[in-house]
Amino acid sequence: MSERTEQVGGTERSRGDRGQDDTDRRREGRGRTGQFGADRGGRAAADRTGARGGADRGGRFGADRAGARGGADRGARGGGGGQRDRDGRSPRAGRPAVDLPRQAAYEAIEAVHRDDAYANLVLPGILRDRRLHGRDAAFATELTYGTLRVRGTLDAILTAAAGRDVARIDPQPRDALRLGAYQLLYTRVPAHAAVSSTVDLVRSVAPGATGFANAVLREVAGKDVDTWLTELAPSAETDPIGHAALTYSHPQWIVRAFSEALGGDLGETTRLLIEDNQRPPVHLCVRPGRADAVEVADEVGGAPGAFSPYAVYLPGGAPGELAVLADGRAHVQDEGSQLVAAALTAAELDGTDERWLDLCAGPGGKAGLLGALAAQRGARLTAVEVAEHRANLVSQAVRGLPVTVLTADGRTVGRDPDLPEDTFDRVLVDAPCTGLGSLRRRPESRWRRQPSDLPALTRLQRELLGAALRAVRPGGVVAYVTCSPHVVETHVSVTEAARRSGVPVDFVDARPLLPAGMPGLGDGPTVQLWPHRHGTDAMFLAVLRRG
Ligand SMILES: C[S@@+](CC[C@H](N)C(=O)[O-])C[C@H]1O[C@@H](n2cnc3c(N)ncnc32)[C@H](O)[C@@H]1O
Repeated sequence: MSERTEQVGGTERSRGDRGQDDTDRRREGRGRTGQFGADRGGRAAADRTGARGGADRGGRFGADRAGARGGADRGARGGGGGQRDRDGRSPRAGRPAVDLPRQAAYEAIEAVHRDDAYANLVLPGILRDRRLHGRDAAFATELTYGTLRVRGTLDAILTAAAGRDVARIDPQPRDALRLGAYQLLYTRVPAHAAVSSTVDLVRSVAPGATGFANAVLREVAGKDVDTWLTELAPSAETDPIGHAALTYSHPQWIVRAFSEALGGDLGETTRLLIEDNQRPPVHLCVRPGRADAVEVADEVGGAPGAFSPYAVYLPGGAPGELAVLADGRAHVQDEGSQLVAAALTAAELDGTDERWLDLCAGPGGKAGLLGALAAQRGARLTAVEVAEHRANLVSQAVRGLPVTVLTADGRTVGRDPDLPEDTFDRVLVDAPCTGLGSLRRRPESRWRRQPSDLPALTRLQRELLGAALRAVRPGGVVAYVTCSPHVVETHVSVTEAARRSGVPVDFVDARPLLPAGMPGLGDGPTVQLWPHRHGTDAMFLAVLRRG
């Protein structure tokens, strides 16, 4: 039975999905306590690790003892007040000080690993709580994102340096070690500062592990990252996937999937992996009918996008409190997402062009653009989202636009009176997927996703596309979109869903639906965008016309 929507206090809400909401709330850091250094359940376990670690390491490296003493000295000398500067401070006795940016980064990394939080959602709250701005906020962000992105490589190096599998180190010292190793290997932070600040951090979260941490970090600092990789990475000749995976810090199954989607071209796969490790620029989508991208680019000191007529590239990393966002002239959205949403509206139609449907709308980025285009063309969009709190985000995103938001399961087409069959002129299925196409933006996701996620996701993708093919009228068009280039989620899902639908459909060549002159779009009829080719997320687009 379909999950019908009901009006609660003027907001559309649905029954069900409370469990998912709770999980999402945790991941987004809502309700996060944000305590740092306060007693947590892990303290005793971390102490045990520290004792074990200290004993393991103490006898093996001469430097360990000096390092451990150094840490203890700092602790004993500390009597000064409050926080000190980033790289040289002495803590108050019995309560080691850790500089705020590193503290914030540690807290975010810990939340990601302990609570399954999303770094991009949890970090802003931590920065706010700690009143970090400007360079300190940028440093905390770089440490958080960088450490999470290259976690696989850091773990391999830490395993070698510690002489034990990193999985056997307790979570708190392990995250602190990752943060310290990242600074040592991937930043220009001086080694002594990276080591001492990390030891201070470990003393704060797992006091018994300071000697162990000190010893491991000194071992890590003994070689640069290239030397470590030469020692640890499999040979590029005999195991190119394993080599690329360790060198560019991606799980092997993802490297394999990218390579397959790129036709087995390992050179291009490598360029993609390198791009995935960069911090992407923030893109704005300037809403058609409300403002012009060139004018907004001037206003925000950015640049108009290379491809989407609505895109503006922001300078710097964060949109902050831009007027253009606050007053609804634009929203934050990757240029690739803009292109695939706009492509749906560019396909030619015979007959009516009034009823548009977005079957997977939350949090509302594409619905915002489609709603603005619908307003210009006298059409109306129905935006469907199954998760209640994401449907509320859609409602906020489409305020003032001709959009009806339904909290419902998109698969209920034909059973839900608001989602009739054979009706809509244009339908978007922006399907739930692994998100492998936006690893740049979600630094932790490459380590969280598993191949075992694929069967449930692809089943859902096929069911949603099947529902879209029932919802569209004969002659109407359906755009199937994923933010993943994995062929199982793209070509296989589309062809399977089309085959099983029982509805006559033809592929429309999607390339002419994108701006003229866009390079690297392949042979059609589907389109795969790429970070390293187009500077966008790796969005996949297939357009189907119902016969
Ligand atoms: C890739 S996201 C969509 C992103 C969105 N189009 C945008 O541009 O902001 C997929 C969305 O589909 C929703 N979803 C998952 N299963 C669904 C279902 N059966 N019916 C409707 N929405 C569903 C998810 O909650 C998620 O919000």
